[in-house]
Amino acid sequence: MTRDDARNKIIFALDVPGMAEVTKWAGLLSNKVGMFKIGKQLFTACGPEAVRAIRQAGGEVFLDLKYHDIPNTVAMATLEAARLGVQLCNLHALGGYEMMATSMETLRSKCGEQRPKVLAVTILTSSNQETLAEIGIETPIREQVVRLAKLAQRAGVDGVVASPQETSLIREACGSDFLIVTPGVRPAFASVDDQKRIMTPADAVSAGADYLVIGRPISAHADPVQACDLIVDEIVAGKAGL
Ligand SMILES: O=C(O)c1cc(=O)[nH]c(=O)n1[C@@H]1O[C@H](COP(=O)(O)O)[C@@H](O)[C@H]1O
Repeated sequence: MTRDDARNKIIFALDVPGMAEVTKWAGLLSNKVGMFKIGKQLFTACGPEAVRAIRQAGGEVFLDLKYHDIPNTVAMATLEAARLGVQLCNLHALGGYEMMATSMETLRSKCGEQRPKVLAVTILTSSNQETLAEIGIETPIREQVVRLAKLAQRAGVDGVVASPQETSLIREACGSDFLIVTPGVRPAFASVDDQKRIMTPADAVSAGADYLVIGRPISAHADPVQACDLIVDEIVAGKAGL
């Protein structure tokens, strides 16, 4: 794998409070990562302006608002995400088949090929068997994640967000064309924070991840540009060692 291929797999989680930080990080990392993820914090603070700023700086956007609502509401929200020109957006697989299928049918009929790829969030990487039991999910995590991935695929969704720990199982169950995006990625130099089901960048890519979502290991590093380079080193070395 080339360094460019490895860099393009990195989605930087732009978990920041305002436009000043958007400008700062877009300037610093545009040539160092493949995409910027705008999530609930930044979108709540700044809205579509943040998406437009990244796109104007030449960056691609993953709009991570994890929609989970009645089918019509999610379908209409997904359509608005498409109108913003984002490359990826997501919804919660736990919203169920009808919610996912309605959203995909709406996108396909209104946008044709000019639409974002949609990802279904399976089980958050901050969950483990114990925290799932608290909300009444007793199924083993791996089984539950594969079940949700297959449901999303049947509903026409393009891929999933899942822990790298489940990536190879999803690949096996859903095939090579199904996108797998993995947060919960922790390079050797970074702290675990609130993530529970983690892996290193090299192991996540080796397991079959298409993209790695990485936030604090880059943003909290003393030298974020160097952090990106170290992550690319890890991925390239990992692939070379296979
Ligand atoms: O959908 C996501 O991106 C997501 C799903 C998930 O299961 N776990 C998860 O951490 N995320 C997001 O991925 C990012 C991870 O950030 P760091 O833990 O700082 O690398 C955050 O912006 C989370 O919102």
